[in-house]
Amino acid sequence: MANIVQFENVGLRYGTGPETLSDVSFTLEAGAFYFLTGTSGAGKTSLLRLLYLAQRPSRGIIRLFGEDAVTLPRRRLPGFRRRIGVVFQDFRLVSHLSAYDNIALPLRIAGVPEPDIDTPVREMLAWVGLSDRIEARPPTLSGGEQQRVAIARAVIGRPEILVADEPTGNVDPDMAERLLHLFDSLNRLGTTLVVATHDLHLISRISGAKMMRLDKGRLNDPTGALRFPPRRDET
Ligand SMILES: Nc1ncnc2c1ncn2[C@@H]1O[C@H](COP(=O)(O)OP(=O)(O)OP(=O)(O)O)[C@@H](O)[C@H]1O
Repeated sequence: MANIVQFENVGLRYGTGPETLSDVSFTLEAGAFYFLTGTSGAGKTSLLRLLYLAQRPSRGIIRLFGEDAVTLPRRRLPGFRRRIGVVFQDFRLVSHLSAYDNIALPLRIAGVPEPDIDTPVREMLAWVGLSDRIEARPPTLSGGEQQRVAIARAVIGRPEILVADEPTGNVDPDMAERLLHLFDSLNRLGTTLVVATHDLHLISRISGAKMMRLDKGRLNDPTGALRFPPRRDET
């Protein structure tokens, strides 16, 4: 399968401080499932922000979908970002909008006509098990329910890559299992998954997933295995 993401000697420095990420090089294969681990402050969120184009690197090469993402003209950013769904660590739901309207938001922003929005939003709500909470606003939802709205919002535009930052950080083990099941089912449909987590149990539950470990801003990849991850059916 083709490489969907390529980082080459990427460095990231905030302001005049030391480098947060140094010489980060890896490739991600389309359709694979990756976990990103590392201690707190190792740079996981920073790496994900580079990946979903919220941040430009200080140096190095980033190629996304076969194109140079670092020099991408500003006008092309929205089109690229639509191909990447993001589940943020803190959900970032719009608190005055219902679950339904939060999930519909990406389609509305993309200019999808209103009659074409209802069916996919209801399908998403059913998929994440929230059909009975359509009108609920985020502050009235539990952490796990908010997380599921955030996942539905991230995937409703059928992104090629789904990035999730500590998606199980605020939920109990049963909910973590359920969220993982959603990610796994998406991956089986062909979406490339990149999930940052501290949860080693979670990692062990996805057979064939690849692990990337950050240590003080450097990617620990002594075997080079990340460059050639086996396909799911080879593991
Ligand atoms: N916007 C910023 N400005 C300055 N420094 C930052 C910024 N964002 C992150 N950092 C610093 O970069 C380092 C890595 O942070 P990052 O959030 O990427 O780590 P992390 O591995 O995701 O941590 P955690 O597991 O605690 O979420 C930290 O030292 C952090 O203080």
